[in-house]
Amino acid sequence: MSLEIKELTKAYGKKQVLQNLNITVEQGQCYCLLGKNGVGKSTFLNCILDLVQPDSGTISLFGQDYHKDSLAVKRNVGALCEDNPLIEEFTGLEYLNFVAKLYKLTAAEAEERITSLTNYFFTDKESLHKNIAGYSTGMKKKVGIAAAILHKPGILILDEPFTGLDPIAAQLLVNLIRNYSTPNRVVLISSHDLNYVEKVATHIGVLNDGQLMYNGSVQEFTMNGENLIDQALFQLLLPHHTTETNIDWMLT
Ligand SMILES: Nc1ncnc2c1ncn2[C@@H]1O[C@H](COP(=O)(O)OP(=O)(O)OP(=O)(O)O)[C@@H](O)[C@H]1O
Repeated sequence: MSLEIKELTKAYGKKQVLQNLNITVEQGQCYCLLGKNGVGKSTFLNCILDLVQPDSGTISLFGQDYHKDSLAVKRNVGALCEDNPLIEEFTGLEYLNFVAKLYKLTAAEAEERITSLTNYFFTDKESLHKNIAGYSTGMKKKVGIAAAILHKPGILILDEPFTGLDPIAAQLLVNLIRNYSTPNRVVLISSHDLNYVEKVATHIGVLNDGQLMYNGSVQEFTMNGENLIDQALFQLLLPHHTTETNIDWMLT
Protein backbone atom coordinates (compact mmCIF):
# COMPACT_ATOMS: atom_id res chain seq x y z
CA MET A 1 0.00 0.00 0.00
CA SER A 2 1.51 3.34 -1.01
CA LEU A 3 -0.64 6.30 -0.21
CA GLU A 4 -3.30 5.67 2.38
CA ILE A 5 -5.67 8.34 3.63
CA LYS A 6 -8.09 7.43 6.37
CA GLU A 7 -11.02 9.40 7.72
CA LEU A 8 -9.57 12.74 6.58
CA THR A 9 -11.64 15.68 7.77
CA LYS A 10 -11.07 19.38 7.27
CA ALA A 11 -13.20 22.45 7.89
CA TYR A 12 -12.36 26.13 7.37
CA GLY A 13 -14.31 27.78 10.15
CA LYS A 14 -17.87 26.52 9.78
CA LYS A 15 -17.32 25.34 6.21
CA GLN A 16 -16.86 21.59 6.19
CA VAL A 17 -14.70 20.84 3.14
CA LEU A 18 -13.59 17.23 3.61
CA GLN A 19 -15.57 14.69 5.62
CA ASN A 20 -14.07 11.37 6.64
CA LEU A 21 -12.38 10.80 3.30
CA ASN A 22 -10.82 7.43 2.67
CA ILE A 23 -8.56 6.97 -0.34
CA THR A 24 -5.87 4.44 -1.09
CA VAL A 25 -3.64 4.87 -4.11
CA GLU A 26 -1.48 1.91 -4.95
CA GLN A 27 1.92 1.96 -6.62
CA GLY A 28 1.69 2.12 -10.39
CA GLN A 29 -1.56 4.06 -10.30
CA CYS A 30 -2.18 7.54 -11.65
CA TYR A 31 -5.10 8.74 -9.58
CA CYS A 32 -6.93 11.81 -10.89
CA LEU A 33 -9.13 13.77 -8.53
CA LEU A 34 -12.04 15.54 -10.21
CA GLY A 35 -14.80 17.78 -8.94
CA LYS A 36 -16.39 21.18 -9.27
CA ASN A 37 -14.68 24.45 -8.31
CA GLY A 38 -14.27 24.92 -4.60
CA VAL A 39 -15.10 21.33 -3.72
CA GLY A 40 -11.85 20.76 -1.83
CA LYS A 41 -9.41 19.14 -4.25
CA SER A 42 -6.51 21.49 -3.46
CA THR A 43 -7.31 21.29 0.25
CA PHE A 44 -7.08 17.51 0.01
CA LEU A 45 -3.75 17.60 -1.84
CA ASN A 46 -2.39 20.23 0.53
CA CYS A 47 -3.28 18.01 3.49
CA ILE A 48 -1.23 15.23 1.91
CA LEU A 49 1.62 17.70 1.37
CA ASP A 50 1.47 18.82 5.01
CA LEU A 51 0.68 22.38 3.87
CA VAL A 52 -2.81 22.30 5.40
CA GLN A 53 -3.43 20.77 8.80
CA PRO A 54 -6.40 18.37 8.72
CA ASP A 55 -8.79 18.39 11.67
CA SER A 56 -8.61 14.62 11.93
CA GLY A 57 -7.60 11.55 9.99
CA THR A 58 -4.35 9.86 9.07
CA ILE A 59 -2.13 10.12 6.00
CA SER A 60 0.46 7.46 5.35
CA LEU A 61 2.89 7.50 2.44
CA PHE A 62 4.75 4.26 1.77
CA GLY A 63 3.93 3.23 5.33
CA GLN A 64 5.37 6.40 6.90
CA ASP A 65 3.43 9.30 8.32
CA TYR A 66 4.35 12.90 8.99
CA HIS A 67 4.09 12.51 12.75
CA LYS A 68 6.83 9.89 12.88
CA ASP A 69 9.37 11.30 10.39
CA SER A 70 8.15 14.21 8.34
CA LEU A 71 11.48 14.78 6.56
CA ALA A 72 11.70 11.21 5.34
CA VAL A 73 8.16 11.50 4.00
CA LYS A 74 8.82 14.83 2.31
CA ARG A 75 12.00 13.58 0.66
CA ASN A 76 9.90 11.07 -1.21
CA VAL A 77 7.23 13.52 -2.37
CA GLY A 78 7.35 15.86 -5.34
CA ALA A 79 4.68 18.50 -5.74
CA LEU A 80 3.33 21.12 -8.03
CA CYS A 81 0.95 23.27 -5.99
CA GLU A 82 -1.94 25.13 -7.59
CA ASP A 83 -0.36 28.54 -6.98
CA ASN A 84 3.03 27.20 -8.12
CA PRO A 85 5.23 29.25 -5.78
CA LEU A 86 8.69 29.79 -7.26
CA ILE A 87 11.48 32.18 -6.34
CA GLU A 88 10.82 34.86 -8.91
CA GLU A 89 14.15 36.67 -8.45
CA PHE A 90 15.97 33.54 -9.66
CA THR A 91 16.37 32.55 -13.27
CA GLY A 92 14.73 29.26 -14.26
CA LEU A 93 18.10 27.50 -14.17
CA GLU A 94 19.08 29.04 -10.83
CA TYR A 95 15.79 27.90 -9.34
CA LEU A 96 16.13 24.32 -10.60
CA ASN A 97 19.72 24.15 -9.36
CA PHE A 98 18.56 25.48 -5.99
CA VAL A 99 15.89 22.76 -5.77
CA ALA A 100 18.47 20.13 -6.79
CA LYS A 101 20.67 21.29 -3.90
CA LEU A 102 17.75 21.11 -1.44
CA TYR A 103 17.29 17.48 -2.41
CA LYS A 104 21.05 16.90 -2.18
CA LEU A 105 21.48 15.75 -5.77
CA THR A 106 25.10 15.45 -6.87
CA ALA A 107 26.34 18.09 -9.32
CA ALA A 108 26.37 15.48 -12.09
CA GLU A 109 22.81 14.33 -11.32
CA ALA A 110 21.59 17.92 -11.19
CA GLU A 111 23.27 18.78 -14.48
CA GLU A 112 21.91 15.72 -16.28
CA ARG A 113 18.35 16.05 -15.01
CA ILE A 114 18.04 19.81 -15.37
CA THR A 115 19.48 19.75 -18.88
CA SER A 116 17.20 16.95 -20.03
CA LEU A 117 14.06 18.41 -18.45
CA THR A 118 14.66 21.91 -19.76
CA ASN A 119 15.50 20.54 -23.23
CA TYR A 120 12.26 18.56 -23.04
CA PHE A 121 10.00 21.47 -22.11
CA PHE A 122 11.72 24.62 -23.38
CA THR A 123 12.46 25.37 -27.01
CA ASP A 124 13.58 28.89 -26.05
CA LYS A 125 16.64 28.11 -23.90
CA GLU A 126 17.52 31.80 -23.55
CA SER A 127 14.53 32.35 -21.28
CA LEU A 128 16.00 29.97 -18.72
CA HIS A 129 18.71 32.58 -18.09
CA LYS A 130 16.14 35.26 -17.35
CA ASN A 131 14.36 35.96 -14.06
CA ILE A 132 11.25 33.88 -13.42
CA ALA A 133 9.37 37.10 -12.63
CA GLY A 134 9.22 37.78 -16.38
CA TYR A 135 7.96 34.30 -17.33
CA SER A 136 4.50 33.57 -18.71
CA THR A 137 2.13 31.36 -16.69
CA GLY A 138 2.97 28.35 -18.84
CA MET A 139 6.73 28.87 -18.53
CA LYS A 140 6.40 29.07 -14.76
CA LYS A 141 4.33 25.91 -14.80
CA LYS A 142 7.02 24.06 -16.74
CA VAL A 143 9.66 25.13 -14.22
CA GLY A 144 7.36 24.03 -11.38
CA ILE A 145 6.82 20.62 -12.97
CA ALA A 146 10.55 20.13 -13.58
CA ALA A 147 11.25 21.08 -9.95
CA ALA A 148 8.66 18.58 -8.73
CA ILE A 149 10.28 15.57 -10.39
CA LEU A 150 13.96 16.49 -10.20
CA HIS A 151 14.59 14.21 -7.20
CA LYS A 152 12.56 11.31 -8.68
CA PRO A 153 9.98 11.20 -5.87
CA GLY A 154 8.03 8.03 -5.14
CA ILE A 155 4.89 10.12 -4.87
CA LEU A 156 4.25 12.84 -7.41
CA ILE A 157 1.40 15.24 -6.65
CA LEU A 158 0.32 17.67 -9.35
CA ASP A 159 -2.43 20.23 -8.70
CA GLU A 160 -3.88 21.49 -12.00
CA PRO A 161 -0.75 20.60 -13.99
CA PHE A 162 -2.26 21.19 -17.45
CA THR A 163 -3.75 24.60 -16.78
CA GLY A 164 -1.85 27.31 -18.63
CA LEU A 165 0.19 24.95 -20.80
CA ASP A 166 -0.01 25.25 -24.57
CA PRO A 167 -1.26 22.08 -26.37
CA ILE A 168 2.25 20.94 -27.23
CA ALA A 169 3.56 21.39 -23.69
CA ALA A 170 0.42 19.67 -22.34
CA GLN A 171 1.02 16.67 -24.61
CA LEU A 172 4.66 16.58 -23.50
CA LEU A 173 3.41 16.53 -19.93
CA VAL A 174 1.02 13.68 -20.74
CA ASN A 175 3.95 11.67 -22.09
CA LEU A 176 6.09 12.56 -19.09
CA ILE A 177 3.38 11.51 -16.60
CA ARG A 178 2.84 8.23 -18.44
CA ASN A 179 6.56 7.51 -18.37
CA TYR A 180 6.84 8.59 -14.76
CA SER A 181 4.04 6.24 -13.63
CA THR A 182 6.22 3.18 -13.14
CA PRO A 183 4.99 0.26 -10.99
CA ASN A 184 6.85 1.52 -7.90
CA ARG A 185 5.50 5.09 -7.98
CA VAL A 186 2.28 6.88 -7.19
CA VAL A 187 0.98 9.82 -9.20
CA LEU A 188 -1.87 11.92 -7.84
CA ILE A 189 -3.37 14.70 -9.94
CA SER A 190 -6.15 17.21 -9.53
CA SER A 191 -7.44 18.52 -12.83
CA HIS A 192 -10.36 20.00 -14.73
CA ASP A 193 -8.73 19.17 -18.09
CA LEU A 194 -10.60 15.98 -18.80
CA ASN A 195 -9.08 15.46 -22.24
CA TYR A 196 -5.70 15.11 -20.61
CA VAL A 197 -7.04 13.21 -17.61
CA GLU A 198 -8.38 10.69 -20.13
CA LYS A 199 -4.84 10.16 -21.38
CA VAL A 200 -3.08 9.63 -18.04
CA ALA A 201 -5.52 8.37 -15.41
CA THR A 202 -5.69 4.79 -14.25
CA HIS A 203 -8.02 5.69 -11.37
CA ILE A 204 -10.53 8.44 -10.72
CA GLY A 205 -11.88 10.09 -7.61
CA VAL A 206 -14.83 12.47 -7.78
CA LEU A 207 -15.13 14.79 -4.82
CA ASN A 208 -18.47 16.38 -3.98
CA ASP A 209 -19.89 17.78 -0.74
CA GLY A 210 -16.82 16.69 1.20
CA GLN A 211 -17.02 13.09 0.11
CA LEU A 212 -16.06 10.84 -2.75
CA MET A 213 -18.96 10.20 -5.11
CA TYR A 214 -16.74 7.86 -7.08
CA ASN A 215 -13.47 6.17 -6.23
CA GLY A 216 -12.19 3.48 -8.54
CA SER A 217 -10.73 2.50 -11.87
CA VAL A 218 -11.13 4.44 -15.11
CA GLN A 219 -12.55 1.32 -16.77
CA GLU A 220 -15.38 1.14 -14.27
CA PHE A 221 -15.93 4.92 -14.40
CA THR A 222 -16.28 4.94 -18.17
CA MET A 223 -18.08 1.57 -18.29
CA ASN A 224 -15.19 -0.05 -20.14
CA GLY A 225 -14.77 2.86 -22.51
CA GLU A 226 -18.46 3.18 -23.41
CA ASN A 227 -18.40 6.75 -22.06
CA LEU A 228 -15.70 9.36 -22.19
CA ILE A 229 -14.56 10.63 -18.79
CA ASP A 230 -16.41 13.94 -19.29
CA GLN A 231 -19.68 12.11 -20.06
CA ALA A 232 -19.28 9.91 -17.01
CA LEU A 233 -18.51 12.94 -14.85
CA PHE A 234 -21.52 14.90 -16.12
CA GLN A 235 -23.80 11.95 -15.45
CA LEU A 236 -22.50 11.81 -11.91
CA LEU A 237 -22.47 15.52 -11.10
CA LEU A 238 -25.23 17.14 -13.15
CA PRO A 239 -28.11 15.82 -11.04
CA HIS A 240 -26.46 17.59 -8.10
CA HIS A 241 -26.03 20.88 -9.94
CA THR A 242 -28.68 23.55 -9.60
CA THR A 243 -28.88 26.65 -11.77
CA GLU A 244 -31.15 29.08 -10.04
CA THR A 245 -30.35 32.15 -12.10
CA ASN A 246 -31.37 32.47 -15.71
CA ILE A 247 -29.23 34.51 -18.06
CA ASP A 248 -31.76 35.14 -20.82
CA TRP A 249 -30.96 38.89 -20.69
CA MET A 250 -27.87 38.10 -22.75
CA LEU A 251 -29.92 36.91 -25.69
CA THR A 252 -31.47 40.25 -26.56
N1 LIG B 1 -7.18 29.04 3.57
C1 LIG B 1 -8.53 28.99 3.44
N2 LIG B 1 -9.32 29.60 4.34
C2 LIG B 1 -10.66 29.52 4.24
N3 LIG B 1 -11.31 28.83 3.28
C3 LIG B 1 -10.56 28.21 2.36
C4 LIG B 1 -9.14 28.24 2.40
N4 LIG B 1 -8.67 27.51 1.37
C5 LIG B 1 -9.75 27.06 0.71
N5 LIG B 1 -10.88 27.48 1.29
C6 LIG B 1 -12.25 27.14 0.89
O1 LIG B 1 -12.36 25.72 0.88
C7 LIG B 1 -13.12 25.29 -0.22
C8 LIG B 1 -12.31 24.31 -1.05
O2 LIG B 1 -11.27 25.03 -1.70
P1 LIG B 1 -10.22 24.30 -2.62
O3 LIG B 1 -9.27 25.32 -3.14
O4 LIG B 1 -9.65 23.14 -1.88
O5 LIG B 1 -11.16 23.74 -3.80
P2 LIG B 1 -10.80 23.15 -5.21
O6 LIG B 1 -11.67 21.97 -5.41
O7 LIG B 1 -9.33 22.93 -5.34
O8 LIG B 1 -11.27 24.34 -6.17
P3 LIG B 1 -10.85 24.74 -7.68
O9 LIG B 1 -11.29 23.59 -8.56
O10 LIG B 1 -11.64 25.95 -7.95
O11 LIG B 1 -9.38 24.96 -7.71
C9 LIG B 1 -13.56 26.55 -0.97
O12 LIG B 1 -14.85 26.89 -0.55
C10 LIG B 1 -12.57 27.59 -0.54
O13 LIG B 1 -13.12 28.87 -0.55
